[in-house]
Amino acid sequence: MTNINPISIKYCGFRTIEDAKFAATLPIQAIGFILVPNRKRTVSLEQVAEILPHIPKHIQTVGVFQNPSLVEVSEAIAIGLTMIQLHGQESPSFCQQIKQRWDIPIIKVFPESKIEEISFFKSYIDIILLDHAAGGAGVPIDWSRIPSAKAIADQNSVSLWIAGGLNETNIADLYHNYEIDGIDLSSGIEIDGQKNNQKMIEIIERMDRHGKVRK
Ligand SMILES: O=C(O)c1ccccc1NCC(=O)[C@H](O)[C@H](O)COP(=O)(O)O
Repeated sequence: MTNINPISIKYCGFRTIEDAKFAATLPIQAIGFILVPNRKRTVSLEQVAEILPHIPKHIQTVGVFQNPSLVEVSEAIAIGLTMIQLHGQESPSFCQQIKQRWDIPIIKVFPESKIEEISFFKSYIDIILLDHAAGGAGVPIDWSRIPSAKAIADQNSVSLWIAGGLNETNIADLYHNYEIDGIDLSSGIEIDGQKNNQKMIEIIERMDRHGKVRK
């Protein structure tokens, strides 16, 4: 086993109070909301504002954007989201502006083909998320790029989380074979496009068997 540490878990793409409340009963570190327009999991700020009072403070609430304006980011922070995920072609200077204005944790997404760009962002981001540019497609990334990404993450003192098609059948392979700090799932905790409580539990149970759940 490469990684002996517990792993942070983000469950993403919530649309209902009921699903988010259930997820928040589990030992996860973050819950994500898709604020990218016209996607199947897109929610409005009004919907997120109704969900947030049901999420305990120890769980980070993440607004997921693709190439947002600073105004959109400020509106998300104003309703109480505690973390910003940038899932587009945002520049280092854009991340810097968010950090300087709000000092909020930032997850920056990098497709495997862009990991060499990570060092330009190092002072402005907190978590590197290796994922597909599109996001939420349920398709695994090329895991062979994870060791290079981890080396760059370590050099820059940021965490490395992995997304893309993770589910109860492949997460053990991931954390047994690669050193990572967190995982992010959406399709893998759904059945027929709906969040599924049993799937959310199954991921935690499998990880717990290997001492991987952060408690
Ligand atoms: O989930 C979406 O629909 C989505 C749309 C646009 C940008 C990002 C999106 N998701 C971001 C996430 O953090 C997902 O959890 C991550 O991509 C993993 O998704 P999946 O492969 O379905 O597990």
